[in-house]
Amino acid sequence: MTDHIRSLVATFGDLPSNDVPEADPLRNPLDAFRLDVARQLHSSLDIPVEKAFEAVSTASKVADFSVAFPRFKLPGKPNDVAEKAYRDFQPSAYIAEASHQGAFVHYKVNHETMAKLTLATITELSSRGEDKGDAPSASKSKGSIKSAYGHNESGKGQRMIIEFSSPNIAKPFHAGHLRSTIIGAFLSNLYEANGWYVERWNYLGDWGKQFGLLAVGWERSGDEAKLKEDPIKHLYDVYVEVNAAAEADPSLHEKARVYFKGMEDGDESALALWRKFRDLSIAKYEETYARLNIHFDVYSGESQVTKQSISSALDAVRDSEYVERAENGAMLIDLTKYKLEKTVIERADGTALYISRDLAEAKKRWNLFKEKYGAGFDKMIYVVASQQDLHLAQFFKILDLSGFEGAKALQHVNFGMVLGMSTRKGTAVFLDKILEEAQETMESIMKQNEDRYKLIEDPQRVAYVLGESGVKIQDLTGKRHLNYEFSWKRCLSNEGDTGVFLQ
Ligand SMILES: NC(=[NH2+])NCCC[C@H](N)C(=O)O
Repeated sequence: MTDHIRSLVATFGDLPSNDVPEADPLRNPLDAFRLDVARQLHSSLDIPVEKAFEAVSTASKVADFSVAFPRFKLPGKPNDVAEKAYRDFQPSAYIAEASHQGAFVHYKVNHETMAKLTLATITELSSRGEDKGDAPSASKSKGSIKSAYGHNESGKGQRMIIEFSSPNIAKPFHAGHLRSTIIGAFLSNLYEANGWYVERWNYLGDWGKQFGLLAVGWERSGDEAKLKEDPIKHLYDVYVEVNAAAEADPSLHEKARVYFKGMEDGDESALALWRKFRDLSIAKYEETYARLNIHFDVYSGESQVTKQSISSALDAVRDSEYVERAENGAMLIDLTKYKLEKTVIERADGTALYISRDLAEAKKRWNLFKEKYGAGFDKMIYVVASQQDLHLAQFFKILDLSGFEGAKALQHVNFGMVLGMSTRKGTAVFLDKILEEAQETMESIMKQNEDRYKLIEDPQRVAYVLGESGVKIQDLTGKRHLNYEFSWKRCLSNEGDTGVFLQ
């Protein structure tokens, strides 16, 4: 199978791969380059190849690889050892040059060899994966990488849920949702490429008093045609209108309360309207996610958490030593011992809260996996903005204190804020508008060179792909936990570490 790569590698020079069990140059081209460095260190300093291989770091800031010599604990000063390794270095088909700096030697790869080997490996492994039909788990999901290149089976047999994006119906899809979407999709692909079974869940903000208000607003300014055309935008407009109106006329809030009560009590006509809003919004979201090559396996949401499941989740902590009753009858849990403050988990009137829904939903997902696969998930990741750090830490802790078996499998992946993201025309952000704007702006940049523009076969498609990549890559470039300033210029520039440059 890999004969082709084997003989290609041989034309560049033999590698001591048998001495390093974890190196796999026939699947991972980078290993071939690290092995060459290891081979050279072995002959210069007589270090075992395996140890030398481990020391070749790919996290170098100044070159492709760096080796820190103090770690070998060889006789003599590390600087002198490094210098000897540097002096003995011979440029090869793999490593083009080396430089010496204190106790370090830095190495740069031969780009031609890197390109040849990488492309050959991709071709080889993908054709192999396809004709045996065994590209790990890629077949299952629409959006994932078809080739077996970059896949391994280290996570085989492990199952996870990853919850991400999770926008709120009738409110804008803000930059935080975009970031959650991008990071969540990235992590899903990564786990899948490592052999995990991954379910992508979207937990919509689709329940609560605001849906009562939305229904009141719908009576005032709802428009069927507009709803069909762009449900997310129209529901938002209706919501903004009714909120403003309710400022002046508080009786609208009372109406909203009554309406939502009807929904909670299962009044079918109230639910029918809500269901229509939800279904149309999901359909529109799916379209937009598809533009980003992202799909979800499950659209859950706050509405999908039943009253019974909430009360049984609360029953599990009711008698705990951490629980307190407020004067008005609300139930609180005191997590100050864990530096997680106190929080209300049940209102005085018994109605559910964001946190109690999360408690019940986590258990529901666990039980669902048990039913389907005979065991709960091995991991469940929540990709949610750092503003909700406390919330997530609280509900994880409550689940843990209540003896929930899955508590250890929960993980919060947080992220900093995206500042200043807006379309050029307005302030409210809609994901589809951002993507359209990325495409349009990209196309106008392309048009600046008319002769070249004419040569492109499908310029709109190209602008679309470049725009999308720009948005995604700008997001992934910054450190995850830091805030960053959204910039159209950086997003669509073809210089530096940008999506356009990458494409
Ligand atoms: N399980 C969760 N609480 N996930 C996060 C949901 C995010 C929420 N819909 C928001 O927009 O703020």
